[in-house]
Amino acid sequence: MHLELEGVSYGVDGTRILSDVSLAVEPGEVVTIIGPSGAGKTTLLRLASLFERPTDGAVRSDGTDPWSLPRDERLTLRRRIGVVFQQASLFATSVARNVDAGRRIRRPWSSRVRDFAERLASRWIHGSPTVDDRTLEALELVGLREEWDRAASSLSGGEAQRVSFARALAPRPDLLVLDEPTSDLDPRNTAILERAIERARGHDHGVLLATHDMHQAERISDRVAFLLEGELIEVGSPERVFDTPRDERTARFVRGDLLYDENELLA
Ligand SMILES: Nc1ncnc2c1ncn2[C@@H]1O[C@H](COP(=O)(O)OP(=O)(O)OP(=O)(O)O)[C@@H](O)[C@H]1O
Repeated sequence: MHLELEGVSYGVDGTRILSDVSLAVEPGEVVTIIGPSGAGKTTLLRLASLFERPTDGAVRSDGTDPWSLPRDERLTLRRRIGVVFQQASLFATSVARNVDAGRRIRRPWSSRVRDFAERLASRWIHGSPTVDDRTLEALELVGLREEWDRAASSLSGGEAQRVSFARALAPRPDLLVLDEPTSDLDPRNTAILERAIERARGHDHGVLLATHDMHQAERISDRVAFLLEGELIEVGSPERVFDTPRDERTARFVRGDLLYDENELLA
């Protein structure tokens, strides 16, 4: 899927959160949004994953404006996007059922009913729950294959975050949208998720993510976009943006200088 934001602005109750943002994500490309807290990163991701409609400008998915389509066609497009937002919200069931949920939602009702019947039958025959290969494969990618039968409520914060990631990966979406996917993870688990992102990219999925971790942005991105107060200040390769930023505000952000003092930044 080729996703493009074209001159997108977004406001709530008269307050502008994003102004004239243009950004594209190609298949097989990792684009990372960096910027101080409150810059509008999550809002941008919500627009890219078709949860919010731009106030101005357009979002295009393979050239089509999803907001010009009937609701079910837009939902079909949205299902091609795997989303992980900051708070991992898992259902009170097993790890595997949580990962399955990401795939079930993308299938018609008839197939979901058949699935349910098969699961019941299998439980009756084998006397224990079963799990399918696609679910195990997604769990393997986040290093939780062995935990498939555990109750999601017993997971640590970091494990829950990895299960959310597996849930987004399991349907093999065309585009992954990730909001600080490794914020609760230790270095080892961060590496596991970064490898999974790398694999998704290798399968020609586009990845759009927001992170506060500059080293991560440097490691995994094809392009980095610096967002400040709802405006995209510059976009380029990580080397370009981090080593030779074109805008003084980017340079100051990258150096870690007084990022949160708006007057200082805008002076
Ligand atoms: N629904 C809303 N109503 C009013 N203001 C909102 C709404 N959503 C976001 N905002 C405001 O818009 C600004 C951008 O928020 P957003 O969550 O997109 O920033 P962010 O860059 O993701 O921040 P962080 O890095 O802290 O997660 C903030 O000032 C926020 O308070």
